[in-house]
Amino acid sequence: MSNTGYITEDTIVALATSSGTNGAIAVIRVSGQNAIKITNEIFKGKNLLQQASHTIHFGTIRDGEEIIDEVLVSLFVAPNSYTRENSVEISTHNSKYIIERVVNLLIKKGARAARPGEFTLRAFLNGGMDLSQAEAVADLIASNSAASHQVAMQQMRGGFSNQLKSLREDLIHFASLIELELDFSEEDVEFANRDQLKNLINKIQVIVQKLVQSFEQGNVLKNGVPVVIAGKPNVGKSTLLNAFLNEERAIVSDIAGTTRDTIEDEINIHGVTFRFIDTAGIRETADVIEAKGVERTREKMKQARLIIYLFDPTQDKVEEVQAQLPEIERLQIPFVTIINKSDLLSEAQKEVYNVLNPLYISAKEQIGVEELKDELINRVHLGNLNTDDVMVTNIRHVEALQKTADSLERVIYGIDNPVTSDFLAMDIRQALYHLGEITGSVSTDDLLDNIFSKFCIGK
Ligand SMILES: Nc1nc2c(c(=O)[nH]1)N(C=O)[C@@H](CNc1ccc(C(=O)N[C@@H](CCC(=O)O)C(=O)O)cc1)CN2
Ligand SMILES: Nc1nc2c(ncn2[C@@H]2O[C@H](COP(=O)(O)OP(=O)(O)OP(=O)(O)O)[C@@H](O)[C@H]2O)c(=O)[nH]1
Repeated sequence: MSNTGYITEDTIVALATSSGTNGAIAVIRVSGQNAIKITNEIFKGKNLLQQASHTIHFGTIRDGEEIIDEVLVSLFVAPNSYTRENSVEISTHNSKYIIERVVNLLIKKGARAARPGEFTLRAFLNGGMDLSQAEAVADLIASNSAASHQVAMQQMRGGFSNQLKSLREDLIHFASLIELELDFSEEDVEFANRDQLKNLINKIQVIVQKLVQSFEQGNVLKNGVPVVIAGKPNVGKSTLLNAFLNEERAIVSDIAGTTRDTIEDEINIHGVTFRFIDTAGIRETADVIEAKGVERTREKMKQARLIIYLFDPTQDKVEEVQAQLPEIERLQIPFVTIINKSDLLSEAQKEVYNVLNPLYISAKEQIGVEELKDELINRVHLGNLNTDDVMVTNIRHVEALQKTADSLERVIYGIDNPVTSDFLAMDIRQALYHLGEITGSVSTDDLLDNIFSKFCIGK
């Protein structure tokens, strides 16, 4: 429960901008007690130790007499910085050589290389933000659609934390009243009004449940809607995927430190990311009716929130399509029935398939693809995103919320049954503990390591 593993007296340095070759300017970030002092030792210009916070200064970085670069230095004096520590940003010309020289100079003068996420970790440890806000910073960097951007921004701005904070405060109030009763246990007094406590807990339960329920949608918004394109060999699955991808390739970031491990094919439809689950396994055993392939296919498909099921009318007559439907229905995942290769059908031939109520498309000729996209959006029931709605997007947070709910349930049970105050107090403390896990008022080094090691260096 301590953060003793972290030495925050160190002054840390890292390149904050992308290390690629593009871009004219690079920003080197320095943070810690001695950030300004150390920078001042290699900077020739105004004396940085005498300048006000949030000022910018022109000068040169020197190694002895040698000029390494002409730079701009931005000053942030503690506690008025991102990390809440003294911070400096040195804007150099974007040359690998210059960056290396400047960083090495700073290290020679006493700074050390920052670990991934260490600047944001410090912002958290120094009270600049809570843990869920710090996690949102990583989500924001990884965001690649209007929806994922919006939920991350909302969480970074503290919407989620604010709700929890006031809940915790109310609960703490009751916990202390009940603990007070323990001191007077001889006298059989009740400082904590049980009806009021029950009311409060019911109120909290409603909010906690709403947050838990928001995860399904929040997760989809953050990570994209998992979709499988399925169907027999040669129905046109790859062609359809390409038709999607060619048009609206999602902005896919593979910046190290984003929370995502693998990048899959993604498309952005009306601001929502659809993530196509790799169906390589399904392709091999494409016929879901085929007994051998069914289990594997099912496993793979279970990850999907939506299945786009393609039929090829030149392969399958309407009866054959109908015969396949029960197997898909058995998966209990919403699916869209698609008759592909409609360019090969006459109007009369099409009509035969109307009983299936399908969407007719031609992946190859890009006919009906827009309508399919609209259908996908309708099917995932995202509704209109409300910026004010707090949304949980993090599995760690849902788990903590569920544990909170369990503890609160025990408190209610304790009020309604002859349970002594000390047990009641314990369950309330337990609920407080789990709420605290989310905001980081309760945290372990392992948890922090786990969260921040996924960030990029320089963040
Ligand atoms: N150059 C640069 N750009 C950046 C950051 C940064 O640290 N440096 N950020 C982060 O990585 C983000 C912005 N976040 C920041 C948050 C607070 C403060 C800051 O100086 N806060 C002071 C002063 C506030 C004020 O003047 O109103 C404070 O809160 O006291 C700076 C950046 C995105 N862009
Ligand atoms: N006429 C026509 N041909 C199409 C259409 N869509 C796909 N095809 C053709 O159908 C063949 C198979 O398409 P693919 O996209 O490779 O089919 P698939 O389902 O991915 O096939 P597998 O990877 O073997 O499972 C190709 O020759 C495509 O050009 C379409 O809408 N109209």
